[in-house]
Amino acid sequence: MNLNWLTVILASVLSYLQMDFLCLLFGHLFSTALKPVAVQNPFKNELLIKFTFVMRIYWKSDTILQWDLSAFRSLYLLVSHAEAFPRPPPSPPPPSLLPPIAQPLSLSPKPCHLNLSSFAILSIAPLTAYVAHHLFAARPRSGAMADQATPWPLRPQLLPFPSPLPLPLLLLFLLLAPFQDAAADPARDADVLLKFKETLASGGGDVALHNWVAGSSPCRANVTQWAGVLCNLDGSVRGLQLENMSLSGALTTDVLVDLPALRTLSFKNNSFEGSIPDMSKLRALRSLYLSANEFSGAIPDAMFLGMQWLKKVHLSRNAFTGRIPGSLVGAARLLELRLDDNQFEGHIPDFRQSGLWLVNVSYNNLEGPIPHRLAKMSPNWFEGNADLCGAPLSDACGSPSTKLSAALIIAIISITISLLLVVAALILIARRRKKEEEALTTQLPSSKSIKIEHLPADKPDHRPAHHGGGKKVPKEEQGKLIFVKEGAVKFDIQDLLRASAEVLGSGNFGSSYKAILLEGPAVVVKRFKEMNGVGREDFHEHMRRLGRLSHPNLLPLVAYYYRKEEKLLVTDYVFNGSLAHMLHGGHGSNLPPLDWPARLKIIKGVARGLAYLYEELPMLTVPHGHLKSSNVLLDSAFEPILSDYALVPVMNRTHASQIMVAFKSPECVQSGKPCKKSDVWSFGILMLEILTGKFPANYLRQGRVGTDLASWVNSVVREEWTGEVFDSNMKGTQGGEGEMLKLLHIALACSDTDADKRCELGEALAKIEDLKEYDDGHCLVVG
Ligand SMILES: Nc1ncnc2c1ncn2[C@@H]1O[C@H](COP(=O)(O)OP(=O)(O)OP(=O)(O)O)[C@@H](O)[C@H]1O
Repeated sequence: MNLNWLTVILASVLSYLQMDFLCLLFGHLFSTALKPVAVQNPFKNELLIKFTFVMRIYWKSDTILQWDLSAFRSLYLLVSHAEAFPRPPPSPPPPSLLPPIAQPLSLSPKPCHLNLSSFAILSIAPLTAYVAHHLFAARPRSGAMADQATPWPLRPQLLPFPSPLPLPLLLLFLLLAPFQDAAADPARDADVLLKFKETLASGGGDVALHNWVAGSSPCRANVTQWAGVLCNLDGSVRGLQLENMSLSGALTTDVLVDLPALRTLSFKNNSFEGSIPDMSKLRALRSLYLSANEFSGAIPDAMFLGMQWLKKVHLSRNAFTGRIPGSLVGAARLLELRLDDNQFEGHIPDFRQSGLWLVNVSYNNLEGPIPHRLAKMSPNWFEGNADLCGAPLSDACGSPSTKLSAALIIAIISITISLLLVVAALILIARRRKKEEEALTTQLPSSKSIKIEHLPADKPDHRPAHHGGGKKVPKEEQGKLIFVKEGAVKFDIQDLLRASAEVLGSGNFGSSYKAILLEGPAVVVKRFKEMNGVGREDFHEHMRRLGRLSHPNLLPLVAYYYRKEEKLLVTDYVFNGSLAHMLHGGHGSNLPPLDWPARLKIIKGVARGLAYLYEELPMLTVPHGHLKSSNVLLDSAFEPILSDYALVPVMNRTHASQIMVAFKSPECVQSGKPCKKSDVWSFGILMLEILTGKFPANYLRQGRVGTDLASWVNSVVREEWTGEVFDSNMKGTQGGEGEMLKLLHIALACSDTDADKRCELGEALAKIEDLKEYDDGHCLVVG
């Protein structure tokens, strides 16, 4: 009788009779003897589990199952073992290489193709037990007491009548089982491995795998013939263990798909680099070891999809990046996962495999909560990830709402701090600007006020109305110097502060100072404090209008600066200072006194400049408004240049009426307001000043007719003409006396107290233009 048959019968009988001890012994003997076979062939282990499950249903008794499983397990392993030898081994292996697991081979000295017959035998075991049960155990079941009286080891009460249902299941299972094992083919395996060796050739494979040669077999039964090859009992290649072989380069495992029995791949401790090889086709792989290499890059999320047999994945000490592949969650039999010392990031997938006992993800860049299933593992396996939280680590995870509110608080604090910083910066800028302005204005001496008679407060303002409507000053220009002269060299307030400054004098409006810019021309800055009665836009509009004026006898406005309380006007510096200085400077002036031709030239220039203002600013009652000798500057050629013109519209009304020359005209005394000829009057007085060399009291006092320059000249000329009326310092008069006298008469005509009788500017200009430096054939004797 075949051993298989004997085993089946014995196991069935023992199982049925509940002879626990014998059954245990029987099972134990077979289990121990065939354990290596079972270990090497996990599929058969799997089959065994199914088998016992069916048995469990069949017997419906845990107590029986315990012993019975041992028996049937042994039985099954025996059958499997016999099946593992499709043909005899080619030659006996060397005695020294024979592993102890070769021993059980003696249990089946003769190879047999068991397949159907073996499974037929196997199926007989439960069937035998079933029939036996049916025949013998049915009787005790008729009386419960009898069941209880049955002495040990016979305990039929534990053997309820089995349901017929498991039988078909069992048969089905047994029929399906044989198709699982593929036939071993060493020649094919050798071919595949040689192809694989070729892929490693450049990376040291030739040296390390030198005994992988064509014509030989990688396995002889379960004995390895080629370096690093793991073999099954049937001589098929079970795995590759190419560890510590100094292999390098990229690893490609595509060809290994043709090794049907391949279950293990280990390339630990080499120098493989690049991305992880595509393992997705090695569906039957149980163990994958790639630790301690130089693999890098992200692992595709679906890499392990369908690899349901995968039990061990070791990828430690590489440079893998990206997320932990989610397909590992689907590897239902996963036991060990080592990903430590990489650069994995993101969350740990929600591993739930019941057998998973090792998950080491230490020293990566992982974050978020550790899945509940891993909470009882060693905390060391999760250390080195700054943002991981939850058990087994001591850092508790905040709830999402807590995190949200924390993020919200951080955002609010950041925004508040940013706003505070912005506000602080704005305050600092404003303060700095104010300081600069203060610094600028303190560098300018305060204007010296000159007391003059006040106009009645109710006197109307005759300045032309300026309504807004001009284009608005852009915000960025506010608080800055605004340049109105075309082609002017640009600079800012800081440049002015840095420039070397010289006070030119203090006038009625404020002081003027000369600033020599570090890089640029010398400019004059005049400060006006009495210019705050006009709106910002009107002021800007007027300044823009002045900036558009251009005449050789006008001092162009270069730039201005607007502050509510104070304005700065910037003009070019005029080399020879003012006419007032030339006329009345006395010993302070290094220049010789102006001679007659120079004075005539100055008067002509002033007349032209004034006429230009009348033409360009017809809307102004007094286009100049403040014509006097200190506002007539002399350039290097002693050409007159008018300054401080057209400021009446932007001056404070009261101040203007007190200070400005046009407001000192006789008609202003009488009617309280200047007229179109008020500037002509100022011009007349200026001409008298130039001709006589006397400082007109008219500049100082208002309406004191009789004591002013015009009255004096008039009286002198009327009573007895004398040359004393002309400036005694004026040289070059010889031969020009007649022209001088003509000019004197023109001046008197312009300064007539009666505005109606007063000469028109155009008329005066025409007459003045006709004047020559020397008389035509006349020779006046100047006394
Ligand atoms: N652009 C300039 N170039 C050279 N000197 C100038 C310039 N502007 C003004 N000055 C001179 O600086 C001095 C002060 O002038 P400022 O205009 O401040 O006062 P003022 O003309 O004497 O009186 P007011 O304030 O009534 O006009 C004067 O001697 C004037 O001639």
